[in-house]
Amino acid sequence: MRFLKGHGTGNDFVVLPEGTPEITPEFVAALCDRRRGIGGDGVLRVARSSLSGVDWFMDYRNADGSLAEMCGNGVRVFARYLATAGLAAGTVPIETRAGVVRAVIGDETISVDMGLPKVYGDSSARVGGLELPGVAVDCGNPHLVCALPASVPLESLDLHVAPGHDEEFYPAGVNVEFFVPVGSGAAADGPHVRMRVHERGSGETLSCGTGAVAVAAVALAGAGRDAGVVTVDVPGGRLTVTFDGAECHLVGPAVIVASGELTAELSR
Ligand SMILES: N[C@H](CCC[C@H](N)C(=O)O)C(=O)O
Repeated sequence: MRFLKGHGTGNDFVVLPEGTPEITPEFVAALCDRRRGIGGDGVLRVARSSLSGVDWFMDYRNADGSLAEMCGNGVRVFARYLATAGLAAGTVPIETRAGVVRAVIGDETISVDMGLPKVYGDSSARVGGLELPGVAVDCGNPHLVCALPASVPLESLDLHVAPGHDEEFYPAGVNVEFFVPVGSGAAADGPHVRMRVHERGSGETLSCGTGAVAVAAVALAGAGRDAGVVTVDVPGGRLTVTFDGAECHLVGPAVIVASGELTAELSR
């Protein structure tokens, strides 16, 4: 079975090209295992969409094999694969479990209209004995965004363990982001922030696209704005999230770094 490997700001994925049959959670977990498998934060299976006017469906799975509705870095890597395989160019609609998004494929970066994130309540995360207040944000998948107080350095958080969260409020689990301002936190066209993330189903990752959108929405509201450009620095690089009132676009790099063949050992 053929596979490719790609990443967007260090959020890495195993790509299974079109024609790959349905996959099981166990197979996904074996693929994502960083010692026994290929290694990845998730798997992107390229499937055909049944929607009119849409050719492709992104079958995204977290590293533990669980399903997630949307993956912002993943959909850029998915679009980059389509472009390198000669299956798409320019703007391509992609069906996801959270709806259809449009990716605009550039040489260096890819821009995706993510739909407007929805803030839907308050909750909190527990990390290393701290209870940190956060904001619930729906990006097609669930997020909890915590603005860290100045007394808690971003690097001090131990994210090897999943932050505690309100399991009644988040019955399907949650991606938890922690962010701080960069410098004054305000650039001319909008906030500049730095974040870390613990992802549902994958653990701490170097980047999370939907997480960056969720953090950007909270940072923009905190700046008293409903439109602007939010610069989000993640451990794996830099993402930009633009809001124009009606739309939200996630912009960032996406590269395919390798391709190969799985042996029978892993394809079991
Ligand atoms: N890394 C992905 C997020 C995956 C979200 C997944 N962990 C979930 O369960 O929702 C991104 O770039 O948006």
